[in-house]
Amino acid sequence: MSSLAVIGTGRVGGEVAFLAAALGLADELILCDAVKPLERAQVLDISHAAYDVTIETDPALLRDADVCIFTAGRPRTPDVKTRADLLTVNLPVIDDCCRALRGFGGVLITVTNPMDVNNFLFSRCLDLEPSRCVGFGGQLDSARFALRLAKEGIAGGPAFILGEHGEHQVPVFSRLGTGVPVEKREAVLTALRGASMEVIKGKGGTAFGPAAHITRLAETVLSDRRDEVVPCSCIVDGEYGLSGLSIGLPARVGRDGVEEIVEWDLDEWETAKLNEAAGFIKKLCRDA
Ligand SMILES: NC(=O)c1ccc[n+]([C@@H]2O[C@H](COP(=O)([O-])OP(=O)(O)OC[C@H]3O[C@@H](n4cnc5c(N)ncnc54)[C@H](O)[C@@H]3O)[C@@H](O)[C@H]2O)c1
Ligand SMILES: O=C(O)C[C@H](O)C(=O)O
Repeated sequence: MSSLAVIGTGRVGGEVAFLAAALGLADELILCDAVKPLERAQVLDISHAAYDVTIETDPALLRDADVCIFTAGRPRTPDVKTRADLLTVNLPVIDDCCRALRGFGGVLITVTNPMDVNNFLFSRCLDLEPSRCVGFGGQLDSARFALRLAKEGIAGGPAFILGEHGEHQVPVFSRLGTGVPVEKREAVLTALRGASMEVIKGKGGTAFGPAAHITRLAETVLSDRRDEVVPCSCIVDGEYGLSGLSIGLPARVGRDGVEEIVEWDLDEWETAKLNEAAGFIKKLCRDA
């Protein structure tokens, strides 16, 4: 029997729970939210879809879940400029949920922003093996990158975003198989930095895009599919010359989390951006 937990069943978590039920990702869903009427409503609403899944809400069950998707905490509003600006407001939520997750031994997928920092903090406060902490955001950013490349008429692929899930994201141009000059790279990067804000302004927050990719990541973990290389936030121990943080890198993911961080030869522009991203995330971790 497989079980999938979602902590924080708001806009993103609720969508993930519904998709997980619809896709039959797990036999059991464990849904937890601090706002109990919302939690109850999400359970009822998904139950009414009559999918073949058991839905529980007992927090004591969290520690035994195979995968836990963490989507609790405040999202950005149009006045919050960067995801990093959510650090202070979401730290108490991480702290609170660490207590609820004490003894957890599955794979934790961190979504809550600032995601890279939160992923790292979870590993430390839960004493969870670093490889079991997988930060989500890279797949979503990469999908936005692919769309932007198509819009700019830049052919090639695959489109990958590494680095921070935030202002310090690192689009990988060197694997596109087509040369893209630095000025064009910077223009694409600027557009990518603003990609989600239009959604936030228009409908209050991103939901469908994240939920689709989060469920794909959870499915990759649960089915132990290590064949694909996915961009996700990994806790590094020397890879790419980095350590002591979680940062977006290409990885193979399976039932135990990050099975392998894949080392690519990045070009000079990308390496400089990745090192800047690492410095920025490390500073945020120090401030946490
Ligand atoms: N990494 C990504 O790619 C990505 C994508 C989308 C959203 N996000 C982030 O995900 C987070 C959630 O976004 P959202 O739009 O779903 O927000 P939301 O406000 O709709 O939902 C958050 C939920 O968390 C719950 N919550 C708060 N504190 C809690 C606690 N201590 N225990 C349990 N539940 C608690 C709230 O009651 C709420 O229902 C935000 O930080 C957002 O920035 C990240
Ligand atoms: O942009 C945000 O604040 C939400 C999320 O990180 C996203 O990329 O959709």
